[in-house]
Amino acid sequence: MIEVKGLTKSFKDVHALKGISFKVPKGEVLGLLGENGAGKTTTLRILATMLKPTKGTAILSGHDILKNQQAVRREIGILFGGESGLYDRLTARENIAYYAELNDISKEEIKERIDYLTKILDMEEYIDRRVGKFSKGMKQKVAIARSIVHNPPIMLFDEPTSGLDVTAARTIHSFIEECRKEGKTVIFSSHSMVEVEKLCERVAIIHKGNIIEEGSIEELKIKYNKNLEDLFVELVGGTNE
Ligand SMILES: Nc1ncnc2c1ncn2[C@@H]1O[C@H](COP(=O)(O)OP(=O)(O)OP(=O)(O)O)[C@@H](O)[C@H]1O
Repeated sequence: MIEVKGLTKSFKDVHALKGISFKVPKGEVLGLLGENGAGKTTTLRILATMLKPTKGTAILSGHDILKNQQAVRREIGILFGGESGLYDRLTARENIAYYAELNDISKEEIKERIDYLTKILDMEEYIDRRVGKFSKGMKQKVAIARSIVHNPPIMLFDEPTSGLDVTAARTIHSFIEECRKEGKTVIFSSHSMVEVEKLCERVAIIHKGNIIEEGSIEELKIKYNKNLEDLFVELVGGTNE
């Protein structure tokens, strides 16, 4: 369960978040939909304890992001788009193990988890090679493995398919689907309606630092009598002055 309570974030005079609140029940995949600069990354970085809010807080699996960062970190897996943040000079295995060690997992457990993840992500061929020369898709798989090595109940995805080709994007989609089947609580940010419709039941639409609409995709389509893309454009359009 994720409970976001009045999160505000200002960077000097830029008001990135203006007091957003929402809940994601256990086992749900919520799509956080918004244009460039709407506040998606800021929201997810705050939930991941990488950034402090100006005001407000969030509770993840009962832990407050302000009071118990270490406990929050153990509960979450993070997969952010763009740079994978892997160490080029380490092998794939070492990259994953390093992250697992930061999460206080025992050596035996790390070995077991990495063997398992190598198998399910089909990385046997390159798990012991340095990641420096890996393709984007290979790096993405290592990043996936790293994000779930500690088997967290909550996953945060920030535009995880940005810059990936169709095949690599599909790997990510199946991974998110897998997380859903396993009953993980997921927030997935995107500006792609197609992705969001494919993967989420419910969406929250964020615009200029406010949540302007929230609900199941089916409910929203009925309410606005439009498809997701058209209702999104209606909601965020016309307020761009
Ligand atoms: N470190 C920072 N310093 C100053 N302003 C920032 C910083 N990080 C984000 N912002 C600003 O906060 C606002 C929200 O940015 P954010 O990255 O959260 O949007 P986003 O919805 O993730 O956009 P995108 O889809 O382009 O990634 C933007 O106006 C952005 O310029």
